[in-house]
Amino acid sequence: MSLDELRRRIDQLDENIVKMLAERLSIAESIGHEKAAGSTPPIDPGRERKVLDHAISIASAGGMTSDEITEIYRSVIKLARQRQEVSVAFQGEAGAYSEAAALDYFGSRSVATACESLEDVFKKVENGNVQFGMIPIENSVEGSISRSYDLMLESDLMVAGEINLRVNHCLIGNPGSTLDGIKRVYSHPQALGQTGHFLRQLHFELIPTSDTAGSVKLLKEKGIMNGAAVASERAAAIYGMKILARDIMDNPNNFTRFFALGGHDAPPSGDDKTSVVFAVKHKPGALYDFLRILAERKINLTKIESRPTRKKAWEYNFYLDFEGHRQDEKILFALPSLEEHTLFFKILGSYPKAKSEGN
Ligand SMILES: O=C(O)C(=O)C[C@]1(C(=O)O)C=C[C@@H](O)C=C1
Repeated sequence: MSLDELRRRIDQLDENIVKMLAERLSIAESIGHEKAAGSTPPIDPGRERKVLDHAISIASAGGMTSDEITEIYRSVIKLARQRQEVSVAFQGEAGAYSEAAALDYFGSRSVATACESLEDVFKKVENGNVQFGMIPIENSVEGSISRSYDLMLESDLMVAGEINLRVNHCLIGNPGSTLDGIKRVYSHPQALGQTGHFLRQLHFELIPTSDTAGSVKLLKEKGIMNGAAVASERAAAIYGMKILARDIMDNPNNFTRFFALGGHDAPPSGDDKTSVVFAVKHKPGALYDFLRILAERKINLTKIESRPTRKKAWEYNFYLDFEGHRQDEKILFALPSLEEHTLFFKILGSYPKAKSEGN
């Protein structure tokens, strides 16, 4: 076949592919309406796994690799998710990193509601005002967000998903301001911490606030010309502000991990994690005994974190993430023995592992 003929063939195929993709997306939209009517969670990782496996099995017969079809289907499913409207609450103002995480995870069609505090995010989901809450859990440079952990302990909400987001901080000021004229910098303490080197070099006075994008909004509303905020490029665009410096993080590999919280956790997807919180008896080897069960059963621990119980001084709760779903046989059989070694034990949820270290 000549080049022209081959290209004509591609054009014909594309016509069919596009028509079929459009039809597939519109079916996903109808499924979204059905789910909303029945209060079913929009994202179904188990079904997504089956869809992908099905596509892989057909593709290999047609001479396509599993990697090739997986790349295409990840995009198709992501777009299908975006056709299904989800309501999600986040802490901060429009332009916050949590909002970006929510839109990335649930799709740009989802309705993201800004909340003043993390407590409000929990309340909105608990009261049924929104389907999900997107909360930051830990940052790869500054560590855990302790308030999120403390709130999860008290709440009945469950972890239904996780997403890692690359954090690219900018220094943002009012239009007309210059870097030389900046005296004070406003932002969330985590963001000030992640850009400490840059900020100290320029001898700015640091003003901690409750969120990054809210600081940009404050500068705008008050017309502050000698102040700047550490926030995302998106926050600068939303409020029509000027970027004075880009990529000001101490460590360019700056990621934040977020949890999507809902009324229940996610069904098994085949590649999951489980988060639990527990306390052990005050006796030698108590934590070791607990961890030994995981080691013996070859359950891979991905994170451990301790927080004061705040009931008694120097007593701690442990937060643990491990690979596997609580319904997977290996985990299901380990749970009673794990629980036996604790004073209290709570499953925060099982959810599909984030697809990447950060987007
Ligand atoms: O089957 C569904 O429940 C759908 O919503 C469709 C679909 C898909 O595109 O295949 C999209 C999102 C869900 O997470 C699972 C699958």
